[in-house]
Amino acid sequence: MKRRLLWISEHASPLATLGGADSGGQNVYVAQVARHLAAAGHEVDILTRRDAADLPSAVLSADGVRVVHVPAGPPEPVRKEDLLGYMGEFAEFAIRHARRRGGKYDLVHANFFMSALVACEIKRATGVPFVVTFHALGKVRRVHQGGADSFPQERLAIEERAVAEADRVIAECPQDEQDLLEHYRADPRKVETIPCGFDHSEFGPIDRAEARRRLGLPADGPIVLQLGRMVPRKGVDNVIRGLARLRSSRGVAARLLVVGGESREPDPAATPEIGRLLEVAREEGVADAVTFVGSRGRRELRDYYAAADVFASTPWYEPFGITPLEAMACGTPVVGAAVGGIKATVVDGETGYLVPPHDPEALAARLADLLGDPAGAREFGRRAIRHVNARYTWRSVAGSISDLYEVVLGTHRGTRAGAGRLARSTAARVLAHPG
Ligand SMILES: CC(=O)N[C@H]1[C@@H](O[C@@H]2[C@H](O)[C@H](OP(=O)(O)O)[C@@H](O)[C@H](O)[C@H]2O)O[C@H](CO)[C@@H](O)[C@@H]1O
Ligand SMILES: O=c1ccn([C@@H]2O[C@H](COP(=O)(O)OP(=O)(O)O)[C@@H](O)[C@H]2O)c(=O)[nH]1
Repeated sequence: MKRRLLWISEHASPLATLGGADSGGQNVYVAQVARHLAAAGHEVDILTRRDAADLPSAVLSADGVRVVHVPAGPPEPVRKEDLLGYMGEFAEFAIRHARRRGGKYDLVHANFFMSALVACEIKRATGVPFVVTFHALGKVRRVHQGGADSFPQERLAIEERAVAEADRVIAECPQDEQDLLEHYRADPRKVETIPCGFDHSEFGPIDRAEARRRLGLPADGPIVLQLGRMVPRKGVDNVIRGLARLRSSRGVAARLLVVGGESREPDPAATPEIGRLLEVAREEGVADAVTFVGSRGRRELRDYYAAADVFASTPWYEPFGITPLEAMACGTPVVGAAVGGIKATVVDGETGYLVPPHDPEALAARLADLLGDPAGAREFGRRAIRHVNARYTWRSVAGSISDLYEVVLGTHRGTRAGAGRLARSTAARVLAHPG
């Protein structure tokens, strides 16, 4: 059944440039799931904060998704840690918007805790039910970041309220589900595990030599890739330290490419994390072997993933982690930290290897295993392609989310459809692990 959906993503616009501190997987998730829901015939409007004065009040994307820029706070970039104070204004706009449109929305889908707060207020004012994907949980962030976490303390109470008032909560991997149950006392009947995905129009296997040629990279010699937001919790320093050990103790003359940052140029002034990482590379004696590329657009990423022999991702924690999927979709094996979604998506010993976070020695050992056995690594890559294609496309993710909406709307009308949990979706099933 075609539904009218109101999506909210206060800080992460589907139209933003990615790779900076506040623009990453959530932006991709919102853009891709909304796009596939629209392609399936649903009407999707997305509310996101107006962060530039020259943005139009609404944009209809080529995919048929409408993005509405909500005036809440100054029309300029504001760190997400400083946005909560503007959420009252955002919620008032959202409620007026929902009412103005003749109460036309069937369901709200909130992304991140501040949007969840807005969804709670919309539900209170209009009765429209909501589903929430948190993308990141405040209590988990606190455990890993301690004093460096500058979100207001109220975040935790807002998340607890949202977990209690939401009609369904989407966990992105078994670890995320466990965190919701243990730290937020979520009702297990309300939590559904649906992963993230990748899109065939963006990612797939291409010839490595071709990709290297297009990027101006040497045809020979091992390349390790790191790609993502440039923030300390992504553990890029650990990858640099792993590279140093790979080169010194194991004699593998690999290069590391680091893609991501606030701008296309790898500018430490715009992206302080790049400055810190440069210092780490110097201390480790590998400054000449590390290339900071800067952020890259969606159409350019396939070449980077395909040019690399191995993709490395060793964050401290990861609610899902889309980049390992993208790498595997391009046939590049992954060495990833055994945390969060990565430990569910990377099959240890088959599509890559899992290593402890904060452990450059373990990372170096696994990089050496893959780089020392090119034929074996190619087989890992082939298995990776099959693995992710069978389980993690945005199309199938959007299908599972759409099924979940029907359960909610069934519950809402008191029909049998919503009496229990969603029949285990393809997505949830596959997270239980590869066959
Ligand atoms: C580290 C993390 O939480 N990554 C998730 C998440 O991504 C971003 C996260 O929510 C950021 O918050 P934080 O600073 O606490 O890390 C937000 O600023 C970003 O907008 C999110 O993109 O969501 C991704 C998609 O669900 C997930 O794959 C990733 O693991
Ligand atoms: O220069 C960049 C760096 C990152 N990304 C994208 O940002 C997303 C990051 O998502 P992930 O879940 O890995 O991490 P998050 O940033 O959400 O913590 C992935 O789709 C990347 O391809 C991008 O498009 N360009």
